[in-house]
Amino acid sequence: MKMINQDTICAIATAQGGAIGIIRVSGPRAIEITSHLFIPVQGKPLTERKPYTLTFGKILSPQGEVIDEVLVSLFRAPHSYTGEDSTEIMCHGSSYILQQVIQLLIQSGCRSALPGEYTQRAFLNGKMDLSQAEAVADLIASSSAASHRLAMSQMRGGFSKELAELRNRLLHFTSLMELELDFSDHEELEFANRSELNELAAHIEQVIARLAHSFSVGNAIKNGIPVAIIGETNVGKSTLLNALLNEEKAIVSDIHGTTRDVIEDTINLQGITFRFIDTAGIRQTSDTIESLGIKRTFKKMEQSHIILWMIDSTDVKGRLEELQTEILPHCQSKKLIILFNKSELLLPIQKEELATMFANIETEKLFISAKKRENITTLEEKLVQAATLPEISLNDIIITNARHYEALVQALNSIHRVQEGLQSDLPGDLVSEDLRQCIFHLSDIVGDVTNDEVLENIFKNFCIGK
Ligand SMILES: Nc1nc2c(c(=O)[nH]1)N(C=O)[C@@H](CNc1ccc(C(=O)N[C@@H](CCC(=O)O)C(=O)O)cc1)CN2
Ligand SMILES: Nc1nc2c(ncn2[C@@H]2O[C@H](COP(=O)(O)OP(=O)(O)OP(=O)(O)O)[C@@H](O)[C@H]2O)c(=O)[nH]1
Ligand SMILES: [K+]
Ligand SMILES: [Mg+2]
Repeated sequence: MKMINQDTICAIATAQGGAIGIIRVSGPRAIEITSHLFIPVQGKPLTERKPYTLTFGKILSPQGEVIDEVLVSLFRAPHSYTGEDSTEIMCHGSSYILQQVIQLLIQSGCRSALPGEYTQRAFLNGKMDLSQAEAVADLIASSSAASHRLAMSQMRGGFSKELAELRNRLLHFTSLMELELDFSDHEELEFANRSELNELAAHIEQVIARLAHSFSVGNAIKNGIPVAIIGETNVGKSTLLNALLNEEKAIVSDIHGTTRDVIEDTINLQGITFRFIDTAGIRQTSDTIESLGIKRTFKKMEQSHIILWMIDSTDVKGRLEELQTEILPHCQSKKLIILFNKSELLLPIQKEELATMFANIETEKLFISAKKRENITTLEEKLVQAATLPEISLNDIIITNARHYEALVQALNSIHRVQEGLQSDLPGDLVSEDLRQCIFHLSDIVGDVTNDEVLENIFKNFCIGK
């Protein structure tokens, strides 16, 4: 086993306030350094003990003062979480004690671990691939049965197995291509004909496409069901966001074009997480920043499962046309709810007129007042009804990670180029190049081809001690 990291690292692995606090030590000198401050109550020193044992003893300061009575567990490389020699010191859960022990470890030659460094070492030492390491962070963050299930399956290598299979298929494909290149003057040879390659490419395309598409569901489970709040400027989108979140998250004003960038936050309704997305109001504008915001509005609309299209009930001229030409075409396979806002300003007869005007549009409609918080509870109920996520079973591979999604989209583009190349009888070596690209992007997911910068980005979001 290659040992890339020579430093021995330490960190508190437990949250503050518990009865017990655990310090993790990992690296080539982990056992020796721990043994330096730890005296077993009886028997051999730690350095001479067997792995997977627990030893009771005390932590002593250099002055001989007892800092704590502790249990120490012992792991020997490669049989530990990181694949390195490791110990865990289980102290009484006082942050004073834990800090003291950390300081003693540092004085004896450890350094403080960076966020995610244990898991990063587990990855570098071949204990898991990158998609499994990323799932560890998801597992810690998981807050529902569904997100827990997805993270657990990914951590246990479900996705890795699927990718390995895909790569095997691609390698099979390349070898067929190469055979075809080698025997290009023998057209009667059957094993590498174009139709066989076409079939294989179609199959691979299908698998990659399925995985990439699963991100829509995976992302909704992990980050909340995306709900975009869309409409012209000043209809009250930001007011509604604040009402739903119960917080002054977005700036509200009577100035048109107040919201220029996308604002998002989540709430939980009856156990379902929704991610509300307040967008820049749609209008014709010559302001470049604002028009960038409006572009993002349409992009967010694409990515959302539920669209709340909002109008100002006191200003409905042209809205029906807008709905039919600009909104409905973007709402296929999405749930649309039409919100007539500022409805507290309408007389009952005006409400009836408005309802009649939109009577032919077959979607959910609701009169609300975002400002007076009228009918917000009814809206929440409608949201819960609209929130359908497919039941996922243990064997479903579902992408929850944006990095994996990007890589799959790239892989999908490559395989599409392969298919086009086959169709237009491109020379085999050119098609092979696209195949190699496809393999490259899939390798990116499991971390076979990854560079330091990518790793740093992934692990910096972990907690310290993980
Ligand atoms: N105290 C403690 N609890 C913990 C962890 C830990 O590091 N320490 N974990 C950390 O996240 C998780 C458990 N994960 C672990 C994964 C592998 C090994 C390990 O020793 N693996 C060896 C031996 C496996 C075997 O017996 O077959 C190996 O991979 O060779 C330990 C913990 C959750 N609970
Ligand atoms: N009477 C009434 N006024 C409202 C209601 N909801 C919002 N407003 C007012 O409408 C104005 C615009 O509200 P915003 O929430 O900023 O509207 P917006 O759609 O986010 O606007 P942009 O970000 O500019 O696109 C503010 O003055 C709000 O107080 C409502 O239900 N009734
Ligand atoms: K506004
Ligand atoms: Mg706004």
